[in-house]
Amino acid sequence: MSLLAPVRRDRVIAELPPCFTTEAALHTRTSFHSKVVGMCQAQRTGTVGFKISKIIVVGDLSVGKTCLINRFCKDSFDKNYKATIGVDFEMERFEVLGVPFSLQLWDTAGQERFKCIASTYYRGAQAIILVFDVNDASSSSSCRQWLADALKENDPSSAILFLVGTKKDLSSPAQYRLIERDALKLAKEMQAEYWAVSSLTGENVREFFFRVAAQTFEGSVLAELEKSNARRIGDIVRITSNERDLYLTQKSRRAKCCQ
Ligand SMILES: Nc1nc2c(ncn2[C@@H]2O[C@H](COP(=O)(O)OP(=O)(O)OP(=O)(O)O)[C@@H](O)[C@H]2O)c(=O)[nH]1
Ligand SMILES: [Mg+2]
Repeated sequence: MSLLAPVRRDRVIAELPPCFTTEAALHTRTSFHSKVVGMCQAQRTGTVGFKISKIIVVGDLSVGKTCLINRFCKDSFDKNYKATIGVDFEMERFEVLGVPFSLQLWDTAGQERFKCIASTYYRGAQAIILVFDVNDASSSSSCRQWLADALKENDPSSAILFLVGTKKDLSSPAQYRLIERDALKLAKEMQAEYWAVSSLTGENVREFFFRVAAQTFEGSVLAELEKSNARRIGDIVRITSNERDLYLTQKSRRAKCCQ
């Protein structure tokens, strides 16, 4: 019996939310992993329904991290900039394939002086969201360093990565096409899934967070399957997948791109 409040009807995920572009995506499947669907149908997802999945949001100051989280969690937008001090976090509850699933969104401060605080919060993140302003090219190159800092605290193959360009409403289509070309290159180098959003208009914000919830849910269920197989067989069973799912068990080559 769940002690938590019921999940809002507009936070129910029954189909795999699509990626933003297949050019830089964690995988190109159009449905949930068959093993994940099987486990949910058999109600064998173990502790996943009680887990809180930690998502850390990093990026230079004023790129739009807080506005992105507030647009999704509170459906609000504040044009007056208030720098985040240290770290804040929001909880968001979903129901994925009938299983309750919670995201804990850690909103870190971009200011240099808070970097040391942010690093203590990276540990155990299931997803790292690297944020840049599509109108400020330097903020996207900073994402390499933000990723390197985050990977110091995390096993490179355990966290899935998203590279998110914000403030899309401020760039003209021609400007945005140029920025997107470089951002896609960076996303592929990092093995991150690329998204472009606007917290002011709300463009792609809900779709993005539904994708984050679905992908971290899949990762949790597959990890649960691996643990139960290991318990049963007494050996570490690797879930092999016949399609190139970048974030499944494969040891990531990701660490190299940040050296
Ligand atoms: N036009 C537009 N402005 C935005 C958008 N997102 C954020 N902003 C503006 O950018 C300012 C900074 O956004 P924040 O979300 O506070 O930035 P941050 O990354 O959290 O900054 P730190 O907390 O200092 O790291 C906000 O005051 C907004 O005015 C957007 O999508 N479109
Ligand atoms: Mg902030």
